Amino acid sequence: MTMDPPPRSSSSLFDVYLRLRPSNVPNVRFLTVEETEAAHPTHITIKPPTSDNRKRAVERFAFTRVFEEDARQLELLKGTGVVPLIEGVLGARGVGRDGFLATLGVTGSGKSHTILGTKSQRGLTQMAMDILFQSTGTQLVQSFYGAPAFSSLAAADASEAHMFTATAFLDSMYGDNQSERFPSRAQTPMPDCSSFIANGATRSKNIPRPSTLPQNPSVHDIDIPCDPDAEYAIVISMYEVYNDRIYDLLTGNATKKNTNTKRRALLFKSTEASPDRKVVAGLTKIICGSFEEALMILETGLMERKIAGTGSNAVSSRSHGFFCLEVKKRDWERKGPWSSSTLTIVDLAGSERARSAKTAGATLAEAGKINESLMYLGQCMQMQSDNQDGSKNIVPFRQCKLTELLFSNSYPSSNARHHTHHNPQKSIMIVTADPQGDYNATSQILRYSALAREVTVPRIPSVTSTILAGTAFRPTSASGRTTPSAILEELDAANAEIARLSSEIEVFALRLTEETARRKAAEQSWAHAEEHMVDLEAEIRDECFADMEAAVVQERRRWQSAWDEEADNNQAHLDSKIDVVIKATKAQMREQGNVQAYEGSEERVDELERENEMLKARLEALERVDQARSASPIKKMRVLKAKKWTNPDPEASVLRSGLDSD
Ligand SMILES: Nc1ncnc2c1ncn2[C@@H]1O[C@H](COP(=O)(O)OP(=O)(O)OP(=O)(O)O)[C@@H](O)[C@H]1O
Repeated sequence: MTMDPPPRSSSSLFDVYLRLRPSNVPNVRFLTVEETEAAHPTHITIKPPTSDNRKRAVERFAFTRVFEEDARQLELLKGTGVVPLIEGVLGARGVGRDGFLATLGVTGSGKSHTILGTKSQRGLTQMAMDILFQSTGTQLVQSFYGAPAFSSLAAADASEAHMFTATAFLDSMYGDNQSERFPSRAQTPMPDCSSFIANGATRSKNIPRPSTLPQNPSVHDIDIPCDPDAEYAIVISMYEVYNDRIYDLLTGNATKKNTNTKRRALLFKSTEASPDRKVVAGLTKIICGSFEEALMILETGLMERKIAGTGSNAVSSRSHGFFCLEVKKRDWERKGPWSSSTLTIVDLAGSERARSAKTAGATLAEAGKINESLMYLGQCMQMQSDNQDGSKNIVPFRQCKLTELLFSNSYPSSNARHHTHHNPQKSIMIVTADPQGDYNATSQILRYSALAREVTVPRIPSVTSTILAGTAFRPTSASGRTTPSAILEELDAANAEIARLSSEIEVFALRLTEETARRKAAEQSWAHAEEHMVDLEAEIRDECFADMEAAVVQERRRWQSAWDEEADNNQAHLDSKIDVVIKATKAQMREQGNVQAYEGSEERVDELERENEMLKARLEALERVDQARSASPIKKMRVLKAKKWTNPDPEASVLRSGLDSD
């Protein structure tokens, strides 16, 4: 039986390694590493640890390499291709290439141990950082604020990042010139670090001290060549995917007393400066000038990462942690544009079965989201490994943030117009497993992560031969009829057939179980997609409503201004008509010659006012006369009587007397 790990095809994204962890529970071991003539083992078999004899299917898996329980951290660094990954990022010969390193496994299987190490042992992250700083050495730019490279680095960043130097960031977070504690280049403070400033009471308590962090294993013997004509800058950023949202891990929350402040989720998107590649936009990025600075930044970010205890593992990672070591490079002399390659190291949250993890409430919801994202990751990886035989299945990586972050930049951008050259990313996945842990959870992870898989059922020894082996009975042939030996042969053949069929049934049963699990996963993802669609629909409705409202307001404004304009036009039209009428009337009057035409309206106004004044004066005079007459009733009576007597037409008489008094 041969089942070699398939060579890494161009469509394959990952080299997949398996690391076994030493067990501290004396359970039955269900996993066996196959012995090999080659330098390193590559195959394992797993067998269900059950007393039920009907379940005998053995699954065999192939990996790029298997590391057994006694493998040390340094062996893992050197044996998994992390060093070539760093070499690619440094780009000694031209353009660098992005590198990706992740750990995957059941909760408690040793992912964080591998990636981040322990109190006494460094993990792959610290070792990779040490190698990066050691290799760039004197070619590293100065990292203080105001250093010549700072503004060009900040300007060249395509991810709308908030960029700071490690000295300024650490001093504002922890105070007391923390950066002076270790070799650094300058302590020029940066003006705008106020958002990181911690509450004084908590400052010194949380200070990570590089000297207390593990120094082993040492990587001083690993020397990676750099581009001799380049100057380098190392920029660190950290984020986590928690409940399918991306959160910055360098916001300064690690030292703030009140850590309940609502965190702002970041977007994974194309930006103006990066139209062909999606980036996590708006991250805090720190330019580090030394390994010690980088260690302090890493510890600060880790403090921020959400950790919650669960039944499965006392300090279980409840989020997928991303640590990005960005290596920026430009021509030393010409100081041309910066190019950038990133080594992304991911500590995936552990898959677990909620029942066994004794989780509850929010933690149970977290576990649901973690399992869901890992299920999608499994689907993508499976599709990826199915594609190795040349099929062109579409990898469904847009189902959740985790797979989007891991896969979307591995495929050519659909935005061909802006496509710029990027070397394909090189990726390493380290699967961790406890050979005496949870069989079901481990086998599930191995099934979708292994490079190749085979299922066999060991043959049952023939029942009759077993029985007959212990007897002295020998069949004889006396008559021409069926002899006992012929019957026994037939029986043997029948038993062999039964054994073959039951093996097949078992393999089919296993496949059925897997297919059922896949169907359930697909149904779950369908339901999730439906929910997502409902949310999307609501969002689109809201957006449409807002757009509609804005359009109505705009239309109303437009209508109002049209209305006003129309009214103005009408008024102007009316005015011009009146002018025409006035002019026509004046002309007519001039022709008739009986009315004096006034050319200027002011003259006319003056004349009317004068006439008005004159009439007013006449009216006042009449009133005075009237008052004087009414003041003497006797005189009035006499006048009236006289008038009555002398003039039979009293009205004409009153009028004449009024005019006479004028
Ligand atoms: N190879 C190993 N050698 C010795 N101890 C190990 C090894 N792998 C893991 N351990 C120990 O097992 C415990 C759990 O490991 P770790 O926290 O790395 O698990 P994990 O897979 O990251 O879990 P989770 O997903 O819940 O975060 C730790 O105490 C760790 O030190």
